[in-house]
Amino acid sequence: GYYGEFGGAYIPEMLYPNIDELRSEYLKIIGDPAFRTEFDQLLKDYVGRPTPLYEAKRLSDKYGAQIFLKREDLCHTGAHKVNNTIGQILLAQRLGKQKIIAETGAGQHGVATATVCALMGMECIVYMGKVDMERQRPNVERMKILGAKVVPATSGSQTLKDATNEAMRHWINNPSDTHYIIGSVVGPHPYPDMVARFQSVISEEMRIQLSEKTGSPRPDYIIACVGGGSNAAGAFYHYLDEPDVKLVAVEASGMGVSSGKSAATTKLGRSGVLHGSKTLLMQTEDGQVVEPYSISAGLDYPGIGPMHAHLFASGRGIFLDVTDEDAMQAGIELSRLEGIIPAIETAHALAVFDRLPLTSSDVVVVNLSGRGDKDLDTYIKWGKY
Ligand SMILES: CC/C=C(/N=C/c1c(COP(=O)(O)O)cnc(C)c1O)C(=O)O
Repeated sequence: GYYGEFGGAYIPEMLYPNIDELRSEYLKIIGDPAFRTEFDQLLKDYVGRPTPLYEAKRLSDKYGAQIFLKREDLCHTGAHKVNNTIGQILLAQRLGKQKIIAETGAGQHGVATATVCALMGMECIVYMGKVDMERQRPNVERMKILGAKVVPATSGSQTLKDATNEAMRHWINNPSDTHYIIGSVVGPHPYPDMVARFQSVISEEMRIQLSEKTGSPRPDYIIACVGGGSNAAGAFYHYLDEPDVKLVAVEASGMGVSSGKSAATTKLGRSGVLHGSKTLLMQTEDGQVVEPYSISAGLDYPGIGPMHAHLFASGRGIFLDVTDEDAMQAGIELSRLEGIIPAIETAHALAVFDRLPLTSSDVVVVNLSGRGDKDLDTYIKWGKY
């Protein structure tokens, strides 16, 4: 379970039985034809896949390239997160688990988890930082309407990292009947690989759609925002070994990389262990986690998935970072040019076109990870529109 020097499973001994069971079972379960049939059927009939690959003509005209948007915002629940929660709830059933826990920051993963728990009639507890509960209020209420219990995480910065800590603590105390649905390509092996595999349906569809629309399955650039990195992992997955396809990962620099209020992990972080995985994380001299900051809850995370730490360290990925201000401007620009209000996380990926050497023949795919409904309060507070 390694990506170069990154990955692995650095976990408390009490979690070992659960992680060991997952590690030894997950590939068998995911590879079982009956699992595949049920997974594909739910993605089609319940999530609404395949999601469109939409050619954004006015955005393309503005930036002088052929820009396509992979519409994960049109998945049921409004973001890519449900691709992963469908996979993990089917897996949890096959492991005989009755209860589900999850962490959430933007609330999209929390809603996606509450959704599949309602679908399957399973108990659902979601841990969410108190700060995030305020800035993603609509998703808190959606989780409750869907029947989940939302537990405020009040430790640390009361954001995603703290929700993850508290969900892990719950799991340690309830190992046998509970499955922890981690919402990104983070955590101990096999989670980063498992989540990437579930999200890889994104690039599986992209290959087919690009062939139909451009005559080639390969774009010149794929751009995706990165919090833990699951939407990027899904968009990059079937192109990792195609060096002609440039993989652009966009992190949140918040108030600026050197402002002290940032979440640009590949710039500010260094190697360490976070949430059970060896990766890059923002830490003090003595290895304590540095509080991150981003206007977007889903990117407000001091770490990054080990896959992306490796893409960064190996030079395979192009890692850019975008401030709050530039992200918000890009969100408004997409709304005005294409009539799509994106999630603020997604808006970060839409703010880098003029930082790439694009030519008119370049084919660019932006992974539109989520819709902006959950962020209306933040757009309103920001107000520059
Ligand atoms: C799992 C914690 C992250 C959450 N969301 C992250 C997120 C992200 C960043 O997460 P990754 O794709 O895993 O990097 C991008 N786009 C949208 C719409 C998001 O909601 C959440 O709780 O909903």
